[in-house]
Amino acid sequence: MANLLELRNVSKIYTRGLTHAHPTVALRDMSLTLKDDEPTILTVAGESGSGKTTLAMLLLGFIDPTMGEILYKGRNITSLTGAERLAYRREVQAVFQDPFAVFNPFYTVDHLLTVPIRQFKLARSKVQARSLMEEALTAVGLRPEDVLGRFPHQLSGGQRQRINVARALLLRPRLLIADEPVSMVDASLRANILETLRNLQRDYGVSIIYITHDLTTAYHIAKSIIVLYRGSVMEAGDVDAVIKSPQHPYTQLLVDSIPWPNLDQRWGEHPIIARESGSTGSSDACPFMSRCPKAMDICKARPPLYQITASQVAACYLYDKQPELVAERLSELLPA
Ligand SMILES: Nc1ncnc2c1ncn2[C@@H]1O[C@H](COP(=O)(O)OP(=O)(O)OP(=O)(O)O)[C@@H](O)[C@H]1O
Repeated sequence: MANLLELRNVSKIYTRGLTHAHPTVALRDMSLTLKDDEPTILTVAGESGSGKTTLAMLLLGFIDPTMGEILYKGRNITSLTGAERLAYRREVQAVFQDPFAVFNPFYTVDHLLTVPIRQFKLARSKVQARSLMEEALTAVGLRPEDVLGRFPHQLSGGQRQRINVARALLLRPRLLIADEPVSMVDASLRANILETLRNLQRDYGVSIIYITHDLTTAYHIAKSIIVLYRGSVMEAGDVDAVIKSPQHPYTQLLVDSIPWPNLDQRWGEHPIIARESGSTGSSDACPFMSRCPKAMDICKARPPLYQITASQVAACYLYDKQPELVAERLSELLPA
């Protein structure tokens, strides 16, 4: 069986002007494989300028590789036939960083969701279209009655981003390219959106390429990881192994720079200290959560993903010396 996606020695070099002066190697000799029968979440992590967005653009067919091949279900995406291209456009969807950019302020959410239904002829009647929209919204944790009929400015950033995911889901994608999907969303909503992505992979068999500069979220969501630095793959493998014992000095640097604040230091007085090596970001390792046994219990009953939010909430309230509010706020924020 052909792989779902395969990159074979893909490079992208940008040049300027007719003379092709000042070439920038945005991606160098990258190879990766996603199997067709094993939906997975792969993180591509790296600092600014490492080539992450270039990779997303290549995968979506917006730009062509300078060298190498991108194969989708065994077919080179630069030479798809009309019908194959249509299927590719439907099966490979994207969610971008900015949940505001996709929305036209003059149209309601219904319009945003109706367009792909019409474009790809997904429904035969208005009733069927409505039911598809409701199903997709429910799948991403939104109540259709809360969002349908509303304009973008009447929604939160987190709701907007989930609507973007619902829009992609309508098309029953096989692959979702999520380029920094939570970096512009409020910290307390990040875990919800990441959890939504994880449900897509688990319940709908969607493979996800999760592009981020944030190793903390990568650790919680992905099965495997590729670390990029200036367009080259520095390290790749199982996310647990790479983050717990990074082999390459650059990955080590990224892991060490995950901010892990120290309760005894106030913001601004001292630099934030790096996380102890070997700790995994769980509530046990978080100095905030360990000061709040009640909050820790609430957190432990939830999926590990919520511990990122919990730690951030705990940090906020403890710095204001209001430990009693931590557990209260967490029970409101984290779904049961
Ligand atoms: N259209 C372009 N023309 C020329 N150079 C480009 C172009 N797009 C990106 N680059 C360069 O390619 C390199 C990789 O850029 P890319 O946007 O892929 O990185 P990134 O990891 O997504 O960064 P960020 O996280 O800041 O978005 C950078 O050096 C960038 O300046």
